[in-house]
Amino acid sequence: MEILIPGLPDVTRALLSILCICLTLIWGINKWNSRHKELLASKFPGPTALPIIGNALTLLNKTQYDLLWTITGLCEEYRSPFKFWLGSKLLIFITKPEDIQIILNSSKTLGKDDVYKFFEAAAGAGLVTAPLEKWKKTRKVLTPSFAPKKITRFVPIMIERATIILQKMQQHCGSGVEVDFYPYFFTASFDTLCEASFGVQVDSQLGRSRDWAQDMFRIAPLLTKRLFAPWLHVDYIYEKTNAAKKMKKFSDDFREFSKNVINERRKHFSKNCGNNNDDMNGDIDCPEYLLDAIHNSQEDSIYTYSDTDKIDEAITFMIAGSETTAQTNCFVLLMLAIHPEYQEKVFEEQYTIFGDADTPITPDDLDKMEYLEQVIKETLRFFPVVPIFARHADEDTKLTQNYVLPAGATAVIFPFFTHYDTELWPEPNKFNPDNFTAEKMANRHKYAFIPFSGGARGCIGNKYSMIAMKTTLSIFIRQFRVSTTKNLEDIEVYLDLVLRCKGGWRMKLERRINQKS
Ligand code: HEM
Repeated sequence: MEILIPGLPDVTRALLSILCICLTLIWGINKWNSRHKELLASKFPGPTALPIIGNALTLLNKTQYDLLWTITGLCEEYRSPFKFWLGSKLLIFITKPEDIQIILNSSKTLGKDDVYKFFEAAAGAGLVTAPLEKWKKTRKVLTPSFAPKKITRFVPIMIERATIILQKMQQHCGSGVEVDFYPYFFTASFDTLCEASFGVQVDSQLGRSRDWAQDMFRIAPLLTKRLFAPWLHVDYIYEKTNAAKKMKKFSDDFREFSKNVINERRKHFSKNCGNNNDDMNGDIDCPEYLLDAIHNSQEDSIYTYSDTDKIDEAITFMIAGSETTAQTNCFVLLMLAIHPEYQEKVFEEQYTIFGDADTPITPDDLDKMEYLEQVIKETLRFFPVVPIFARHADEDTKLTQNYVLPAGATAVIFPFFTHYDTELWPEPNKFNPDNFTAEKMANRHKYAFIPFSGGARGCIGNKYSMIAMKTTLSIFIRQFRVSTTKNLEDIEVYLDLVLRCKGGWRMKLERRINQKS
């Protein structure tokens, strides 16, 4: 192979020829190594792929507003399961519940995809991104702390934080101005999670520590861009970008913050509880916080965590738990503002439980909030705040209809499409909490509704977040009525790692004059 460009010096020509030969060789070896994957992939429908770049052009220069709809369009056109080549990376999109169930429950697809390594740059190798062996041990260590019985111990913290939201938002009551609820709900959710995880009050709600919401809004678009741009998957190229520098700054700052929080917990723990593990089981002065199992693991002969591991896990939980819960709360209120009839029904339920009394919420009360739970679930169907996630196939995995997900492929699950599939939901574009009556749920495929993913690697915080959301919303709705000038069709969402609402979650606020008004 010789490069024939007139005027080029011989040495340059020779070097270019060698480069071309090397690239052709690498391409040939890759092609040979992935022949099995390509053969199985050829059975799937999907857009025609170009050599080397595959279908990457479909996503090129798409804004965050376009991405969701481009992927939705592909799902509509090719129907699940279908293939999409992002450069040499094979993505198989899976939106049918039967196949989602297989993927989320198979030990062959328990691992996270390579792209999750990008999150490590921000959050470290915590539970969301951890390699399989580390994930298995951490999940085992942490799962007992997330049992509903243990979580209800944190309801008083949730009540306290929700009460601060009321105090802070009181200033907007009756102003007739639509305000963005997100900053109030994010800081509450973040502070609650820090206290429930470590027993440490960071008080970002009261302006006593940094409000991380802005930082998270800044780094999420950088990560989203990297995910869908195959050339930025190459570390060498990515590390030269400004995005990489911003990510590093965020990560360094958040690590420092987490280190201080962990040190606070350590001080408190050794001062009040000594190092006796028995103290951690139920002693009133020394309660067991969500992440204590990791921090106490030093004493355990099987499981040990370095300081770096502990910081990674702290960041992971704060990021995975605070935005998701806060955004869902805001989406719920937005839906109630748009549908006053549902808002009154939620209020009626609260009134039936509490009357005019201002008694603290008990676990029994939470169980009685069935309609509120239906509204939260319908909101999560409409706005799954984690709208897309992926698994890596370690081995060939049989799907329905004789398709086989090839080893090395990425299974992409896209709740944002599944939750609107007309084959599963009779009127998907109508917001209807009755989609989640016990009867309707029993008659629907369990994996038609997957806001928390599912199987062994599903969200560890799902019970925590449901209890936190019910507590916060119960307190809020009993005091305030929300409204908006927007209709459902005006709400625009976009992909920013999580699902965001264009322009924020803006609503008007009115105080209920007395409880039953
Ligand atoms: C409305 C609230 C929430 C939603 C919709 C949600 C959704 C999800 C989803 C879809 C996943 C799977 C992600 C993937 O496979 O890439 C996940 C995983 C995870 N979530 Fe949540 N989450 C919520 C709240 C929380 C909370 C409050 C916490 C912490 C207290 C939390 C901690 C985690 C962790 C640690 C994982 C990784 C689990 C593992 O790999 O074993 N999440 N979440």
